[in-house]
Amino acid sequence: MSKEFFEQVDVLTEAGQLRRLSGAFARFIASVGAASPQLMAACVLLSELEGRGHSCLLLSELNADPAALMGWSGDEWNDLRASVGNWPETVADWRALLAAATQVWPVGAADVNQPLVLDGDRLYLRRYWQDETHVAGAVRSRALGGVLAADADAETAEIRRWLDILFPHAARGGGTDWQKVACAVAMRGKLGIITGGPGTGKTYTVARLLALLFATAGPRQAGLRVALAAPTGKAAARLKQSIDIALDELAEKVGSALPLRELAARMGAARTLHSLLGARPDTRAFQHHAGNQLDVDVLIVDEASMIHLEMMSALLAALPPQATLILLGDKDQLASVEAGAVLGDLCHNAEAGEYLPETLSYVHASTGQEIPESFAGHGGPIAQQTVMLRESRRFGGPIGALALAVNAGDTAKAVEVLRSGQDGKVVWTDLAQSSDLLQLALSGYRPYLQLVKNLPENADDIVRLAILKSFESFRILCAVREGEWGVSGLNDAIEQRLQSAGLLKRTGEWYVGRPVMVTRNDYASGVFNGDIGLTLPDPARPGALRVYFSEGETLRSVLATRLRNVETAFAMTVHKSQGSEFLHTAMVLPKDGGGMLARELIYTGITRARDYFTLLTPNGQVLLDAIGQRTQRASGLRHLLDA
Ligand SMILES: Nc1ncnc2c1ncn2[C@@H]1O[C@H](COP(=O)(O)OP(=O)(O)OP(=O)(O)O)[C@@H](O)[C@H]1O
Repeated sequence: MSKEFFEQVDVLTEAGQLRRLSGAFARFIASVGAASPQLMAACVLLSELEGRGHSCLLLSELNADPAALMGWSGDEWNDLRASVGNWPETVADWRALLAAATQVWPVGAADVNQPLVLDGDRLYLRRYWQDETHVAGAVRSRALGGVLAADADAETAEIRRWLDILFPHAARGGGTDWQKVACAVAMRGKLGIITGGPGTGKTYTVARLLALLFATAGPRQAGLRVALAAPTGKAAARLKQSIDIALDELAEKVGSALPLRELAARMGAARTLHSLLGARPDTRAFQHHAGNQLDVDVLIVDEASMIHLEMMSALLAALPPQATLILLGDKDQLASVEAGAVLGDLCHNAEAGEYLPETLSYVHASTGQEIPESFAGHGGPIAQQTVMLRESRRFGGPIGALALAVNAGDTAKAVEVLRSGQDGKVVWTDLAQSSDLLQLALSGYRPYLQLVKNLPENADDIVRLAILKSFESFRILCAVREGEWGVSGLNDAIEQRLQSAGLLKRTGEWYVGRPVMVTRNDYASGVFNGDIGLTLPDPARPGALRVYFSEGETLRSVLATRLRNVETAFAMTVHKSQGSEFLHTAMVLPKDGGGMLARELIYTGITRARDYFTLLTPNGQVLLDAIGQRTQRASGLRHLLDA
C-alpha cells in the first residue's frame, strides 16, 4: 500500500503540488518505524503545511476538505486518498491511529524523543511543538510576572502623574485614550503588546512609554539598558529614527524634570533581531540564548507581525525574565513567511479587549481613563497586556478607507473606494494589460534613473542617498513570484522596457541603476535577507560597481561582485515589502489566484502606500475572491495561551 501511496506522492511532486521535502520527510518517518499509509499521508500533509506557514496539522482538517486546504484538484486528492486505502473517519480515529505509531509522542505518554508530537487534536513536527509550548509559557509568565505589588498604590500614582505630563491632551473625540492605556498596561507586567494599523501611533506611544520607564526607574534611571530591534534592517532604522524624533520633542515638553536627551543618546542603534541575538554563519543557534541572556532591561521590537515562531522562541529564551518586552505591530498584516502567526495569535483578543475587572480598575487608577463596558470580558493574561490602537492619524482618505474595507472583508465597499478614484490617490486598472504595468513602471522609476544618469563622478554620499530615496518613492508589489504577473516575469519585462526607453544600459547581470534585494543573510558582507540596495559606479575603482544600502540617513556599500544571493527588485513580493512604505505603491495581482490569495496580503499591499495606491488586475475577480478569504494558519498557540 505504501508503495502505491508514494507513487501518488511522486505524481503530485512532479506536478508541482508538493515540495520534494514533504515526500522525503514521510519516507524518513517510514524508515524509523512501522509505516501505515495513513501515517504517511498525515506526514506528507504536515510537512507540506509547515512549508506554507502552519505550525501543525489539525486532525479535523483530514476529514474536512483536504483538497481545498492544499489547493489540489478533486482528482489529485481522490487519487492520493485511494492509494491510502481506509481513510479514518473521525478525529478520534485519527488520534488513535497516530497515538499508536512509534514515531509519534502523544503528549503525556512516555517521551522517547519521537520526531512527531500529538498534542490533543494537533500533529506537530517536534521542533514546532517545542517552540509553541515555549512561546506560550514564556509570554504567559511575562504577562503575569512583575505585576505591581508591594507599593502598588504609590507606583500607580506615579505612573498617573507622568502619564498626565506625557499625554497632556484628552483623546480626540473625547473617547478612551488607548495610547495612554497602552503605556499603563505595559508598566504592569514584563510584556506589553501594542497593535494597530498604520499611523495609529504605535511609535508615538512607545516613545512615551520609554519616557515613563525612565521616569519611574528611580535610582536605576541612568543605568536602564534599552534595546531597539526589528526583523529587518530597514524597519529597525525606521524605529530608531521615529523614536529619536519623538523623544527629542518630548524632551522639550518635560524639560528638566527628566534628562530625556541624555538618556536617549545612550540607547544605541536599533538592530535586526538576528544581529541582536548574535546570529552566526552556518548555524541556526544564536550567541544569546537561555544560558547567555541579553544584557537589557527593556526590549522594544517593531514590526512584530514578521516574527516567526522559531525566532520568537529564540528571542524569549534570550531575554532575562526581569526585562520588559514591548512588541509593536499590525496584527492584520501578513504573517511571517516562515511557520507561525505569532502576533496574530497573541492578539486574537485585541479587537474585543476582553479586559478583566482588575485591568479596568488598574487602568482607571493609573490613567484616569474609562474603558467602555464593551471591552470588558474574560481574556487570559496576554489579553490583559495587549492594547489595540484604533485611530489612524495619517491614514485617512481613500487609502485608509480601502484598507479598512479590505480588512473587514467588505468587498462592496472596497470596490466602491477603488472605483471612486478620489484625488487620484487610489487608482484601479481592471482588465490590466502588461503594457499598462510597463507604462507605470516607466513613469515610476524614471525620476531615480534620471538622477543615476546625471550622477557626477565626484558625487558624495548625500547625492547617493538622494538617489536611494528617490528609488524608495515608488515600488511595484506582486502577490506571487511566478508567471507573467509575478516577480520574476515582471522584473525581466520592466528591465527591457526601461532599457528600450534609454533609462538604463543592461550590459550583463550587473548594471548601473540595478535595484537588488538580498535573498540570504550574508554575514561576511553585512547584508541580510530583505535588504534592498541600488547599484552605482564605485567612486574608487573606475568600471567597478558597488551596491548602496541606506539605513535611515546613513549609507553602506558592498562591491557588487561580492553579492551572490540577490535578485532584481523593480518588482518585489508583498511579503518582502513588509516593514517598508513607499510614497506610491502599485500592487499587481495575477490572472488566477489559485485560491491562495487572501485579504491579509491585499491589506498589507495597500498599507505600504503612503500617498498613492495603484492596483492592477488582469482579472478583477481575483481581487474579490482574495478579499473574501482569510488566511488561516493552523497553530496551537491560541489554545495554549488561553489554557
Ligand atoms: N496622540 C497623538 N497626538 C498627536 N500626534 C500623534 C498622536 N499619535 C500619533 N501621532 C502622530 O501620528 C503620526 C503617526 O504616528 P506613528 O508613526 O507613531 O504611528 P505608527 O502606528 O507607528 O505607524 P507605522 O508603524 O505604520 O509607521 C506621527 O506623525 C505621530 O507623531
